[in-house]
Amino acid sequence: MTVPATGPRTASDIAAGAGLQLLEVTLTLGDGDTAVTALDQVSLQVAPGEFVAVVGPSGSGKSSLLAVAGGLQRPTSGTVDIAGTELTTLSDKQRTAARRRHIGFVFQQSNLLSSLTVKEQLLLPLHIDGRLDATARARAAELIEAVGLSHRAGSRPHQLSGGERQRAGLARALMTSPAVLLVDEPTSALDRARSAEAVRLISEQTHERGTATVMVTHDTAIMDAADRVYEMVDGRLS
Ligand SMILES: Nc1ncnc2c1ncn2[C@@H]1O[C@H](COP(=O)(O)OP(=O)(O)OP(=O)(O)O)[C@@H](O)[C@H]1O
Repeated sequence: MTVPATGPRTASDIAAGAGLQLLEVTLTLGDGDTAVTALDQVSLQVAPGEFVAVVGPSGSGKSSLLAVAGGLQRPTSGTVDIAGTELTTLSDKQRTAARRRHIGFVFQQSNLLSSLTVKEQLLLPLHIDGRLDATARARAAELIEAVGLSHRAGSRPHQLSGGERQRAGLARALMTSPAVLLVDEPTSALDRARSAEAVRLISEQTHERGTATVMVTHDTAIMDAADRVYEMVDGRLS
């Protein structure tokens, strides 16, 4: 497989604090009697090229962890550092810009737009930004090939299997060469063999492209593919 235009991240990126760092992050949701500590003093460091899995039951705080790590939600306390940028010090507008630049999300339901082909899904953000050039088209083709969907590049989501939709979602998330890749339960819509395949692909792409990847799941069977595995219970990571 070819190395992408941006290449894997280097030792100097790592020294510069690339990757993802959460330090003593607490997130309280709701207030008064109904307040819930969704994240309780969570610290987590993920280096470029490292694949971390977080396993926990429903309601343990996994989605909250991704929301905070991805700059979608501001923590109540603690810090979130992405590729050397401290998200909690940014304005909402700056945080959105940092998110678009540095973070790739792979959602549980692949969140593909029904009217667009696989290739168009990847190109849309660049089209909106007015940056749709030959380099972008070549990168989209390379990523579609990397996830094994070249023969489906012109297909729309309803023409794809669940596994193919997941792979299209992964390729789309990698389009911006994100420093951090956040993956929510990639296996829920898939059978065992396809789950293992989806996770293997995420692991492979993490190592090849140097993303700092966090995958949350309740499926303990897929943990073997991860470089490190944490357990989340009641908002605490161990
Ligand atoms: N907006 C909210 N207000 C109050 N409590 C909330 C809110 N959103 C989530 N919670 C609570 O925060 C805790 C963590 O929820 P979270 O969605 O992060 O868990 P999860 O591990 O992702 O669960 P699942 O696997 O079911 O998606 C749960 O107790 C949940 O009920």
